[in-house]
Amino acid sequence: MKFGGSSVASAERMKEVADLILSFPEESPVIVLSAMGKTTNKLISAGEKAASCVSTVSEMDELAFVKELHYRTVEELGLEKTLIEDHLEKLERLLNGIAVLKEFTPRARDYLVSFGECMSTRIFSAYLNKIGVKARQYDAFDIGFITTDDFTNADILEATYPAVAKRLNGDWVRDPAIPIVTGFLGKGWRTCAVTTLGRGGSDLTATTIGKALGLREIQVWKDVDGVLTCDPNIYSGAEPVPYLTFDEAAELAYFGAQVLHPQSMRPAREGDIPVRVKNSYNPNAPGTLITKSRDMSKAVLTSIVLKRNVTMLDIVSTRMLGQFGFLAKVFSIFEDLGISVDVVATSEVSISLTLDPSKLWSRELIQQASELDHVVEELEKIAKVNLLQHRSIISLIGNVQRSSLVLEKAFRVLRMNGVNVQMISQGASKVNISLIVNDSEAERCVRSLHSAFFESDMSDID
Ligand SMILES: Nc1ncnc2c1ncn2[C@@H]1O[C@H](COP(=O)(O)OP(=O)(O)O)[C@@H](O)[C@H]1O
Ligand SMILES: N[C@@H](CC(=O)OP(=O)(O)O)C(=O)O
Repeated sequence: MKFGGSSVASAERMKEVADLILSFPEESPVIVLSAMGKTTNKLISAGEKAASCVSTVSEMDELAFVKELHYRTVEELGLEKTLIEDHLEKLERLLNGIAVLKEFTPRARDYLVSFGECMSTRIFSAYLNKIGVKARQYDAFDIGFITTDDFTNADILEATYPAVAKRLNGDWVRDPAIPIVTGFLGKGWRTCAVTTLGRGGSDLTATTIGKALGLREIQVWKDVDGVLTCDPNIYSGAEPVPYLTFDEAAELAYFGAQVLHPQSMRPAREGDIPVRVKNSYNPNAPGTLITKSRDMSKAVLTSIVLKRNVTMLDIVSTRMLGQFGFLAKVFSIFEDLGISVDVVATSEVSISLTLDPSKLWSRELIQQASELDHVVEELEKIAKVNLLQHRSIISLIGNVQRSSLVLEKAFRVLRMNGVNVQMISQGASKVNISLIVNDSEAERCVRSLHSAFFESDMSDID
């Protein structure tokens, strides 16, 4: 069971989560926790301020916030301050170190944010023990979560599964206690330093443990009634989606639905372990069940996802190379520069594609700009290139077997809104149609599409 930051944001919430866990007395769950509430954001902002010397560390609002939140929680749960005192002192020393160096590297950033999960799990584990439920805290980087050394966005390596299983099973056999594991964190295999799995990475920690231990079900507890038909921040009338396949959930997450980490479905799919997305604020709501397959006979559209601020490239061949050579050359340029491509559409002499913003975001702004210039420079040796920024990908996740129906209705809605789609791609995944529009019109499009697909009588398209 994974509980996100919103589920463990205060002492009150932690008590409710404890009650929730105890309401499944016949189960022996493994618990994965994120940092409390907004702790991760505050820590990142504290690190940035420290590096730019905006204020002295001891007077920083962010540090005061994190200290106050954790001390208050400890006190309200009737626990000892000493539980987190060392971590908070070390955290302040680390921020002072960043201020001295005037440098906030990705490696330092991962170490800094790890304090959030290290403290939330210690507090929660101590609370369970206090109320008589035997629990044991684990730092993921100490129990075999082995990752690449891509700080801020590390990938879990295969060796993690047997290592984690060995450690958790071994401890359970020797001395049974509910494991309380830090989400989001790992250990780089070369550097041995703390890494993080990308924002929202605790979902991936949970599914990794699920696969490692061959669990019956993985539950991720959030602050929404499951995966919704669209981002509730764009449209508050979004409805829960009761069933999804791993493929649908993976596309949805990859194309920007913040509710699930982009890579989190991979271990669940490999282990064929159902994932249930539930609301810790409303446990009676059925949530979303994600499994290998589901009845698609009635399915048309499942969810609409928006990924903003995407860069698009229009690349038109100057016919210096044959068609095979052209495609190969274009993609080898992206490979050489380590930039991944999201959506692609080709004609005989041109390629339109979008660049994966998550890969670019993990780099400095200045670096991003020069990288894009470099891409264009390389491509211009064989093609005419048009770089288009501030685009959005609207992904229509659903039954691509019925793509003509989906497209007919989608394009009718977009035409009525005066929107011209700049690129369209229907991949082999059979669950996703992607449309590229301007950032400025994207939210309006999502709302209109939502109303057409989910709020009107669907009979006219069946
Ligand atoms: N399609 C969607 N379905 C549900 N939630 C979504 C969707 N798209 C974006 N969200 C946002 O994702 C949030 C839940 O994810 P997250 O913040 O990672 O939760 P937690 O921190 O509890 O793990 C919701 O509060 C909602 O604002
Ligand atoms: N605390 C990390 C990891 C995480 O998964 O958080 P949440 O479950 O609150 O999205 C983050 O904010 O990115």
